Amino acid sequence: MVKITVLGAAGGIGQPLSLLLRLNSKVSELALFDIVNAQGVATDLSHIPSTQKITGYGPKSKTDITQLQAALKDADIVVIPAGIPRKPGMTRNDLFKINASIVKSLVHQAGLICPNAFICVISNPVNSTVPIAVEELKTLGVYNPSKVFGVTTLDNLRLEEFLSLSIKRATGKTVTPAELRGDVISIGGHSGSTIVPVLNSWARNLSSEVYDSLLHRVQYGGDEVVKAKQGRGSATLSMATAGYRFVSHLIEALTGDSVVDEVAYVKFDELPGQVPDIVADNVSYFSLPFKLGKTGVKLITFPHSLSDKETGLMAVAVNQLKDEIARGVNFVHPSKL
Ligand SMILES: NC(=O)c1ccc[n+]([C@@H]2O[C@H](COP(=O)([O-])OP(=O)(O)OC[C@H]3O[C@@H](n4cnc5c(N)ncnc54)[C@H](O)[C@@H]3O)[C@@H](O)[C@H]2O)c1
Ligand SMILES: O=C(O)C[C@H](O)C(=O)O
Repeated sequence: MVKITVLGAAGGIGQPLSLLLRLNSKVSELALFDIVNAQGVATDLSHIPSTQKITGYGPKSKTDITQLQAALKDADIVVIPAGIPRKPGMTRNDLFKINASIVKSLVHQAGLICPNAFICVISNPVNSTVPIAVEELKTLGVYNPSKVFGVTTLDNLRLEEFLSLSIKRATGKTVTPAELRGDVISIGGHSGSTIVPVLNSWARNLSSEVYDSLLHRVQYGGDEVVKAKQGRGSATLSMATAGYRFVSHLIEALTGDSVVDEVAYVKFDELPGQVPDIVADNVSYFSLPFKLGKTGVKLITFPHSLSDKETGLMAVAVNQLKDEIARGVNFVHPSKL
């Protein structure tokens, strides 16, 4: 049985994600923390029949950390959707100023209170907030490369859905997103041109025009939602679905004997498995597919069949990621600037 702590649980992602976790019978305890209204959300969810223990926590004053620490006690998995979302016209990097401190302080407490927990960072900009989480855990001496993830599952959901639509448009054939799942993956980072969809043999079905519009939609799917919500936030329901897909696989890996396939943004240089030189020579973080077991990432399983176009996209991604990773690392170690 598993204890999960959601930090930022009263937000647009936090609430539906907590609902989905409330419905998972393998979660024995769900602790919800937010600076506002986590107790209200927990009370609401507690009326859904379950054997699960559910608790809500919020700070009693601006400097109170006891409630956060209580929420984190004995957590096996910590999920972090805390922080501000984008408004139209903003990039994810514009969120750094506020979200960097939020992620650093939350991960600091997680490192102190539940150092063996899996840490799943949703807060943007993921390309930089994950390096912040890693560096913070390193300063505490509790960093485990197999257990820290940037959640990029939404890029994979988008790829599966939009590719299914593109194949229909190009060929008239129906291939469901479920059939594409696992066969196509999104690697790289989680923003614009750092997102690299890997289409495997499905690319053959698409004209260059259809491919280009698919690529744009996967890379800029987040902007599409931000624009459509007209200043009322970014993707929340699709993100909660994506976050739940990732976290439920972690739960499966933790509670069963099976090894699960997943994709996330990880610091790969201390993990088993190989990545191409163009990635390994330039960055140490990348969203990659891997085998997941009880102790976290067991093996990176980089796809062998990248097209020339995808290899080119990877070079672009790596270049942009370099700066975004450095920004996260420098935030925790300003003296290295
Ligand atoms: N990784 C992804 O694919 C992905 C997808 C969508 C959104 N996001 C990001 O997720 C984050 C949250 O998005 P949202 O739509 O849920 O935003 P939101 O504003 O609706 O919710 C964020 C919640 O975090 C809480 N919060 C703020 N500071 C906190 C702190 N120090 N401790 C605990 N809680 C705190 C807020 O009170 C709020 O309830 C944003 O940064 C957004 O960009 C990431
Ligand atoms: O676009 C955003 O700001 C939110 C999220 O990263 C997304 O991809 O939808």
